[in-house]
Amino acid sequence: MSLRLYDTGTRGIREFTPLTAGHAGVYVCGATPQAAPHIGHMRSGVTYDLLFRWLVASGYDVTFVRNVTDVDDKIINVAAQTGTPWFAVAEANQRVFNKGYDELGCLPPTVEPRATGHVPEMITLMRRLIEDGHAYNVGDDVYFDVMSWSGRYGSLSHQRLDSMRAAGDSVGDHAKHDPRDFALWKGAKPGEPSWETPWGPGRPGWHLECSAMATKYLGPAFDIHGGGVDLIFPHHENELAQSAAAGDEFARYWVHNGLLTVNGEKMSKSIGNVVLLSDLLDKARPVEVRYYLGSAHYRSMIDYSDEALHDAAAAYRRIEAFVVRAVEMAGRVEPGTLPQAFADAMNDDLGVPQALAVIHEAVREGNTALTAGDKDTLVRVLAELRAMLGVLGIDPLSPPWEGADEDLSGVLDALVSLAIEQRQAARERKDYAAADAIRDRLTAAGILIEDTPRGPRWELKRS
Ligand SMILES: Nc1ncnc2c1ncn2[C@@H]1O[C@H](COP(=O)(O)OP(=O)(O)OP(=O)(O)O)[C@@H](O)[C@H]1O
Ligand SMILES: [Zn+2]
Repeated sequence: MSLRLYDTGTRGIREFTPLTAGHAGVYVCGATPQAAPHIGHMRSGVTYDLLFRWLVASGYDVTFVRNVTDVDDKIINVAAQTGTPWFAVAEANQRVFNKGYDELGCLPPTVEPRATGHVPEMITLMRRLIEDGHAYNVGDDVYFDVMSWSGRYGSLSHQRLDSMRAAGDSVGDHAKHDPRDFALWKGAKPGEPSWETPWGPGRPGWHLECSAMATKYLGPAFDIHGGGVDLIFPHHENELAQSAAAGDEFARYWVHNGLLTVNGEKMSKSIGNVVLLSDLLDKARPVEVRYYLGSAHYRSMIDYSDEALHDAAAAYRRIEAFVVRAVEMAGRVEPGTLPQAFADAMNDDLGVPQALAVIHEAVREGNTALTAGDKDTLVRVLAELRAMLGVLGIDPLSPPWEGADEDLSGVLDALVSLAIEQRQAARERKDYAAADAIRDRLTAAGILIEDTPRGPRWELKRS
């Protein structure tokens, strides 16, 4: 079986046939870095990392593009509230997003384009749309003309044009030809960032950015466009309308992840129900958080709960405990070939729950082999298991997890205590030169010794 994906555009499972054999181009709508990431954002990060890894494991040469919307109303509002430049807000939060993706073992995308770096491409796209009668400017604002595309507008979100709500753009709504028209470009306002265009200064609309960046890195037609289901309308509908109206085929498969919710409601900064990634990392190790966020099917909803996190962490630890014991008995075994049942599960619209069932079955078989001292079976199971865990980015013996928990503080304590005991012994035999030499060597290494009534104490000098 080869990969089949659920495509929002056709509302069905479709065989994945790439535009170019052996290559897959994927564009995912990434962060609007107005604040530190919550775990809903990280669910998106893990979901598309799983898709990326599975495409690579299936032999594709993958170009994976995940953008950053680094200029936006929300960022400008935070900047105004905090008295920080808008670009500093975006930069600081983007760093935290990337740290979060790294902490959860998400592979870096091939390219991570920022909207502000692609204004010329956006101007070109707007020019094409205006020339073809699909967009118009009113003063410094530029709008997409939905009625000029009325036959196809709504095809992605499966809505009829006459039942659609108006796009709620913040600027110049009164000037639009039709309430459903949406802003491609927003004319400059005092104090806001702006860029020059033939239609006057302003800043990009969110939808235009993604069309411009996707086609810049993947071409006018590309394989897969992803994002959360919250983006199907209006964001992706509008991306598709702009690009298709300009004559680009654009995405051939639309993949959408389900939301991470709290009591059934989307986890979102604007709703205020967020759990930050940093909060979760106080409760579980990064690999356990990754397991938690990635173990449900990507299209299902995950309603956040501490119990579910706890259960996921326990499930991962069962796998990890087996791997550790297997290596103790059989030695280190390199990843082998993937079991067919695992590949079939992943090919079936990234069926991670079924793929994990294959993994847990392998752990059961491996534990039986451990008990029986059956080394041959153990070696085979460990090799298959490592291959499967590697595809899901959770192999305890691979980076970034191998050695991640190593805490060297106990080793350090033992070594410093040994040196202190030798210093004490030197003092007792009145060899003060030797005692001072030990102390000086420790000081030079940044270890301070304090003689207290209860004996010497040590601490690291923080410079
Ligand atoms: N709660 C969530 N569950 C799953 N995916 C999410 C969630 N929130 C955002 N995403 C996805 O993360 C990516 C980046 O989202 P974006 O920065 O636009 O967040 P947002 O929807 O504005 O949320 P917030 O208002 O909390 O910042 C998008 O693909 C989006 O669909
Ligand atoms: Zn987008």
